[in-house]
Amino acid sequence: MSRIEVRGLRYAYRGAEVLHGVDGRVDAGEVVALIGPNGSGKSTLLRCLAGILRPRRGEIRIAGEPLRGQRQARIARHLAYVPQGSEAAEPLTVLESVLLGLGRASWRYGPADLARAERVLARLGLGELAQRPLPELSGGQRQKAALARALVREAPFLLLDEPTNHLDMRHERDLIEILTRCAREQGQGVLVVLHDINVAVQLADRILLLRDGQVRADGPPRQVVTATGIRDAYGVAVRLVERGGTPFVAGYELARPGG
Ligand SMILES: Nc1ncnc2c1ncn2[C@@H]1O[C@H](COP(=O)(O)OP(=O)(O)OP(=O)(O)O)[C@@H](O)[C@H]1O
Repeated sequence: MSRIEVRGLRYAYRGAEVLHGVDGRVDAGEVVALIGPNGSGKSTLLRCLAGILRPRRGEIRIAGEPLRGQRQARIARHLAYVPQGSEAAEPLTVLESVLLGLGRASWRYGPADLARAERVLARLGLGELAQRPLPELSGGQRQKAALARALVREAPFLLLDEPTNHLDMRHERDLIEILTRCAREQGQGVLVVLHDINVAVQLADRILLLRDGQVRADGPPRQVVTATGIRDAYGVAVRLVERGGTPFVAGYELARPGG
């Protein structure tokens, strides 16, 4: 089966280790949410998987092949990576930016390329914005444009770092639906960094909880999202409610001044 597999991954920035032996996997056709407190190593893990950072130890395999030593162009055939803050506004139209996502060596695009880009834009509800320059878009629209640029590649795996950052509730819901379809209909494996646990439980087949550079939990949402698990990882006492077997965070306890 096509999957991304990680074993014993260690990564250090200038000698300071921030990933301390991470194990995990993402299978084709599943959505895995990567959650964890600020600074726990989520983005670092994604950058290692995307081949941008070279881990000091451990192994990453994509579809059985070790990632180490592979050229970026070859890695890009396996996966599309959308970094945090990648909605930065380049002087391109939305359509040009999406075409760029196809990774062609030149700016020559055929009718099939255009049709593919337009299909993705329509899927994301960006059709009307195709000719608009990126700098003129809102933060949320730019975020969706960055996603369109990744989706157009139709790579087997998608790595998305906080793609819901600027999205309002409707666009957040749309994103959940789009990524679910990527997994169910296109068979893509999706690894998505999220801060909102309620988005994670609605979207993910599995949740990987990282804390201090180590995997603290890996399993279906109902197994990972427990009051104890969240308190241990985030140091916050949460109230959970259950709907249809899925746990949702209903709020957290606040320290009351003088209370
Ligand atoms: N370029 C860098 N140089 C040095 N240290 C870094 C660098 N990038 C990240 N770090 C450190 O590595 C650790 C993990 O950071 P990382 O960005 O992977 O965490 P994260 O879980 O994605 O955080 P957040 O939720 O805040 O985005 C942090 O302690 C961070 O300060």
